Amino acid sequence: MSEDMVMHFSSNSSNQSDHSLPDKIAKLEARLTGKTSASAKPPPQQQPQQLSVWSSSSSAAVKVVASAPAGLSETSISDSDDENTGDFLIRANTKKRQKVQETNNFNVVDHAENTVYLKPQEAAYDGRKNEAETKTGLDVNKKKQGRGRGSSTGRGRGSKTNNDVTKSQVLAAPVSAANCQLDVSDQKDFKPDGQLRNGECSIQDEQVSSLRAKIAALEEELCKARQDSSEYRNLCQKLENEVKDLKDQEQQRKQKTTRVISDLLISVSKTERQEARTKVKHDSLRLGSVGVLRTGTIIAETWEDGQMLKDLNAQLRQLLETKEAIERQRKSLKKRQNSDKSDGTDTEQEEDIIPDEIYKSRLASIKREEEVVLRERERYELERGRFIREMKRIRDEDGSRFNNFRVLNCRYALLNLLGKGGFSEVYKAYDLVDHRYVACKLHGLNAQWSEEKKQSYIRHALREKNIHRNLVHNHIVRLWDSFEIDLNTFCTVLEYCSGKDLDAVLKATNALPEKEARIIIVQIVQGLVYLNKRSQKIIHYDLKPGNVLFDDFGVAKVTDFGLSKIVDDTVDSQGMELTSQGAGTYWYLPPECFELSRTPMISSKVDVWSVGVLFYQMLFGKRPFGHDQTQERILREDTIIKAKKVEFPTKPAISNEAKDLIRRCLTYNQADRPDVLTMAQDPYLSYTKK
Ligand SMILES: Nc1ncnc2c1ncn2[C@@H]1O[C@H](COP(=O)(O)OP(=O)(O)OP(=O)(O)O)[C@@H](O)[C@H]1O
Repeated sequence: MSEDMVMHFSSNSSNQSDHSLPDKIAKLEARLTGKTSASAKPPPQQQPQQLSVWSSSSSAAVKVVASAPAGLSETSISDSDDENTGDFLIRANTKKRQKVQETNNFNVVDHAENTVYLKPQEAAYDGRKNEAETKTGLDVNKKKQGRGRGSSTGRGRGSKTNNDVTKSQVLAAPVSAANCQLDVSDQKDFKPDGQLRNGECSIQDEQVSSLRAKIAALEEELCKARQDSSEYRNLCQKLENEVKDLKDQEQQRKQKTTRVISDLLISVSKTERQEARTKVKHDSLRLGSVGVLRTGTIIAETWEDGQMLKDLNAQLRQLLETKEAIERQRKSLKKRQNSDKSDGTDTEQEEDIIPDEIYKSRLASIKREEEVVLRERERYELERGRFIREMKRIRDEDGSRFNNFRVLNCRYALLNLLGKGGFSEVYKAYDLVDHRYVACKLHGLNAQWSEEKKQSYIRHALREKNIHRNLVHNHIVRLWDSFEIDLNTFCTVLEYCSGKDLDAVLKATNALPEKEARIIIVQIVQGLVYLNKRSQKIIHYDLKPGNVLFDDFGVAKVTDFGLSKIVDDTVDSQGMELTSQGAGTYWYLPPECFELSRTPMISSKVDVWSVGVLFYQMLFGKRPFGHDQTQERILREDTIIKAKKVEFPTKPAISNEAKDLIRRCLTYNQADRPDVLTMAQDPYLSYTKK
């Protein structure tokens, strides 16, 4: 700003001048030429003394302003420029010139040049410094006073604000510069005394008035800027308050929304629970119920068949009785025909043929009816399976300590129980942050367990979590989150799969058409390929129908990494040691897992075997080895160790390609069995073979 002002200093001297300025100039001219104007007052006596104080300063104008009493505005500065001021300025400059000529011209020039380019603050300080230097030898009190007035703090007189300080500083620099420049030009272009004074005076007046105008404009700008800034500050404050209010409102809205969503979900879940129980109650008449059988002190649960089965069995009995009666009739007819033949009275052949045809036709229709009833009974059995599963779920839900719609981790609103596994309960839940359904798997440690067993379970569960959380694939159930609930329970949050699991599907339909079974296997294999293409390969080790879930759209996803093994980089083609032998579901594990003579070596080929069993079960509605056997019997009878060759039922008919794939997967010898990546290249799985 100071540079700017200096630039304008010499060029802009006429605009916005003081109204009394022409008048003053006229007076000054009159005085300089000796014609004292009638209205002009003689200079006061003390002025020369004052001038002697200020004249040596290169910033006389600064003194005028800076020493103005605190609180004086621009108007006060103007007021101080009375009629005497012109005279005072002339004298001051004259004195100054004399002083400069007496002393070193170069000093002044240097000073002027330096001052011109100083910042306002520096200029103000410079002005004060020069003043102080010049005043050396003068009255100490005066010197102090001068400095006090010039000081930006304005402590001497009342409280001058910082703004005032700035004003003084802004004013100081250009004026100092102006004076200095004037001094320099004075020395360079020396002119006859009267002419010089006259010219100087008018130039200075013009400069002063121009400067004043500039100052006034600047102050006005400053004032406006201050006003603007305070308005902006107020506006900012207002906006900040508004933002805060909005945030608060948003927070409240969120809380309210969350509450409303939770309430709605809870009421829907309650209704679902109610409906589920009513349906079970209703169906139990038709499908059966669990009764209690007491034998001495032992109480055992027994299954009591429902009315539907009783009716179907009654129908079958009825049909059987009718069939037997007809058979009896037919027999007696035949007997009579034979005795007639032996008597030689076999004359009415036609009469005997017709009743026999009637009996035969009736028997055929009874057979059809029987088939219908048998199909009904099969349906009943599947329905009963679902019903028992649902009854068990309801019972588990009623017995669960998490059945009271808790919100876990301030985020997951537990709804209804989906099912209970060996050591865990899985709840359908709603994620109140990401707004989606999830499955919360609650892993509980049994208080009765030994410390060792608890530790082992925790290790196992943590391993599962660590393996699972990094898996991101369309055919692998996502693990979103995990956290501790209390000392004995923790939760893993899984992608919610709204469809049934494959176990439930197979229980409901027994066998699947090859087309459907094929696409499910393809998806499982894709998930396995992902596990085997990672830098850390993973063996799932527990592939079974219960661990294949379906989402809304029927996409199959592999879950449950509780028994999974991470394959070490150092593991060769022989595979890695199986350290947790005995775990897993035996129908789905290959022969090498039952090796007792040495520690089994396993690889991804374990999962390939399981894929073969799964595919077989989907196609034929039963497992290839030990289908009707219990886990314990499979172990006892070495069922899988003896599973050297797979046999296919004649029905349903399936393609040779499907059979070939199953045979390859169920290759007894581990070394000859393909691994996951090799199996995945089978043309049947990549749909390159129809
Ligand atoms: N992500 C999920 N989405 C929907 N349902 C699920 C999910 N995970 C598990 N379930 C259901 O919850 C029930 C219990 O599952 P869980 O995995 O605990 O038991 P499991 O596999 O039957 O037993 P275990 O793990 O002891 O072998 C099953 O019926 C399963 O279908």
